[in-house]
Amino acid sequence: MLMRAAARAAAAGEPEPSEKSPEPPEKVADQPWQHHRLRVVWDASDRDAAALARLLCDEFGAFLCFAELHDSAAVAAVVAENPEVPADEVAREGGLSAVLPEGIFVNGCEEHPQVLLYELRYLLTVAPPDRAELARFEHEVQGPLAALRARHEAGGSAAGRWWHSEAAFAIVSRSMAEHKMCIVDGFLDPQEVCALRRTAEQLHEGGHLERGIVEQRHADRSYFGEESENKGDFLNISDKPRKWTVQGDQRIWINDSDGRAGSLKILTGALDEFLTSLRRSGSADPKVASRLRRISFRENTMVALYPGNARGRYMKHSDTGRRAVLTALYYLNCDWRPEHGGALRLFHSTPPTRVRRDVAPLANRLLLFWATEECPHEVRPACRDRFAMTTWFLDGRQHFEAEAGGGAARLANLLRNANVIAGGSDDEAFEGPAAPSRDGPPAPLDAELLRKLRIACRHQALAEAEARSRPCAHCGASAPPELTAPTAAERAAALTSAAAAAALLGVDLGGADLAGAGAGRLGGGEHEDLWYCQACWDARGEEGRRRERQREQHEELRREQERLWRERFACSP
Ligand SMILES: O=C(O)CCC(=O)C(=O)O
Ligand SMILES: [Fe+2]
Repeated sequence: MLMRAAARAAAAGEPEPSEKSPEPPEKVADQPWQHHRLRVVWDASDRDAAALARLLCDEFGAFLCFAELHDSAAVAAVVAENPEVPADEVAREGGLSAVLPEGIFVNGCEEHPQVLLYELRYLLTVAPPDRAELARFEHEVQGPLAALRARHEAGGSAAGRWWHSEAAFAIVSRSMAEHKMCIVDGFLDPQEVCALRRTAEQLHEGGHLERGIVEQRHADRSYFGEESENKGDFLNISDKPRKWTVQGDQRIWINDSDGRAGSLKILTGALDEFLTSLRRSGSADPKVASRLRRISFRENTMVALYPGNARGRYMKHSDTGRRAVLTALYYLNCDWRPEHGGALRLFHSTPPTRVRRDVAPLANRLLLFWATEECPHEVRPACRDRFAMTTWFLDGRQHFEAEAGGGAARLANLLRNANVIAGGSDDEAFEGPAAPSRDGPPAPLDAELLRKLRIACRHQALAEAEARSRPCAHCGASAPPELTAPTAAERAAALTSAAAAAALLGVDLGGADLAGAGAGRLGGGEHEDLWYCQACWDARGEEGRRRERQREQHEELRREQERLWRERFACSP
């Protein structure tokens, strides 16, 4: 029956829907994508392709325009509309392919429909940002920051950064508290932006950038299935131009002392100054300042390019898994206009389909957001080369806890690849006397690692002491006297020395008690500045396990939905 329907539909160029195509849903009625439908090229003589076409027409017809493979005029129109998409990839015998409005193609859908379904479900479910929230951000954050910058510039004061003021830190921290993100436009001086852009271009021209998807690829199960199986090449490992991929950037991780890093120190220096001053500022929101005090390290900077001709996007994700507190993005794209695309789209965490805002990657714009589940985000396809420099600010405690289990080698590796975040005065305050070493004076590299470790651990000790000086966040009990501020700091400092010495001597740290386990614990993520007594921590652990079970159930449900989809598709007559 379907074959007859397909044959009839082929004549009309469109698969015959089992019912009338749905109208565009109300909630996306004001979205631009309503006017830019995805093009689907399908072969009506192929059973699988025809069955999928009918299902797509039934469920997502409002977003789609169909061109049947044998309707040469319709196919020619799709090809003419997308001259940079390889025609032979889209118009294939026995297949069904789609071209997104941005000129990215998805093919082999008859066998692997997941990517196309992801895109269609995205259109169906993603809700635009809340206008009142956008206006509030403009009124309370962007407007006042612009006014501070203008006043600084009008004053002709060359000394210091315009944002280095209590007023600016109050605005930024309030934004981090209320909006979970902040935008600081005009972060550096105009000539500094040019120098940094040049650095990024030179890294690209020198062939130092690697495809993110290759560099980052691991065997985990992703939304689309096992990455190692890469069904339908959703990673675009084959590197076909304009083919859909999970992640379309090219990048390098680079230390600012690397000979190829050019002017990078301008950015890292300004970021360190910004962060250390913000978290010390008396005007900053206390919870935000306290979360920021957990930062011990800055990862090497990631310089990334999303090539315009590839139109690669980076699908929705959160920057969890790096044990980072904060993501800081600095953009380098002059004369960027809305039609160039490439926005960093921030989502709310609940509901996760609601867009928080789209942030254009404008030159000299600093974007900050929490590197936790609070801030899911994606990079929209760009049609011009889009450069950015990303810095992740790492939570020292989380890293020490994780690295301690892996022994000295991992700890040393962490210390080698991360930069300690401390202002000049912090450095002096935190260094203190050298840790004992049984093997005589440490080698020069080890001395540097030891210095980093000592500063970072002292930072942690102080942050923990601060958290423990408050009552348990759950039951309100006070921390036991032996864990109140001075004792905790001293105890952590002693552990620091032991851990540093162990690392230098190559001794496995085993379960080294860097975080004071057994005496209550500090929270994580948005609860980073909170302390929980042991009883509440254990109960919270149960809560965490419950959430983990729930997450697993959701994942199972998703797999089941996918299975049903395939079954329905495969079982069609
Ligand atoms: O370039 C951007 O705007 C964001 C990139 C990103 O989300 C990432 O690399 O994790
Ligand atoms: Fe990200």
